[in-house]
Amino acid sequence: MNTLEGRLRSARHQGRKLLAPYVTGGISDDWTRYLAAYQDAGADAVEIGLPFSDPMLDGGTIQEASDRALARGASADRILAELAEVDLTVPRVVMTYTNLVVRQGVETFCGKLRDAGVSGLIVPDLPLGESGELEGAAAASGVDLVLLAAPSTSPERLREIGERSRGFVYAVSLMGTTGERDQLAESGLALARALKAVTDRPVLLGFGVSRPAHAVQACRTGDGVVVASALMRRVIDGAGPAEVGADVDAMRTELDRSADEPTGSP
Ligand SMILES: O=P(O)(O)OC[C@@H](O)[C@@H](O)c1c[nH]c2ccccc12
Repeated sequence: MNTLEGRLRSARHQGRKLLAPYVTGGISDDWTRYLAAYQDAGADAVEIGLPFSDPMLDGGTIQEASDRALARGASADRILAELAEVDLTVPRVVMTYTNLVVRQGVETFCGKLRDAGVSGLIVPDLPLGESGELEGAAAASGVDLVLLAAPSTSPERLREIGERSRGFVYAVSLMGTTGERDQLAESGLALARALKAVTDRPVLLGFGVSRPAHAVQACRTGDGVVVASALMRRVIDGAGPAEVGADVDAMRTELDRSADEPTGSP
């Protein structure tokens, strides 16, 4: 299976902890080189943010990254066109807000994703009750629409999200915005555990996974992590693909090491 979900399931089956690093599309002329660096560092999927002017779920770092990309003239179409030219073997997952998707019409948008080699889509501000049309259009284009769950999501909703999500289930670790944190939120670990109890789909934890130790901790209950702000902070501060790739490599190394440890306590 060459779908996002097929790829993630097979990596998980091989005992890998899943690592999905993020870059804001269009943040620099050479932004696609960050994707290549992430792949070389052992990413299982790469996440590409389409910058939006009102990213209400994002904290300061991703907002700044979006603003910078928009100021450089980045647009969804341009980013997808650039993405289509990139040679990558890892799955590409696009993350953006509802407005950008519906502005184009969901079918047109999903067709563009497919043409750019994208196999997953995350639209965090789309309410579950309104996602039916996009679920259909994404499926028709061979794109897995990833649904999100948060610590406030009811048990019945968690089950529904587990059933309807494709690719993986995105476990939002805390009630708040994206951004680096000193510690991984307990609420996220509890959420990942609750999701694992109701779905067999890969569960990836995001929001505040900022250091290798956080990733290891998250993967004790979930299947993997999404990491964005910690990497984008480095990009904004001027770190190039090789340097940011080294940060991803450090996470990969710790995750692999932890996966080799015997499970269960003595
Ligand atoms: O930045 P963090 O705390 O590492 O969390 C990932 C998150 O930023 C990324 O998946 C993302 C970027 N923009 C979003 C908007 C909503 C939900 C998630 C996102």
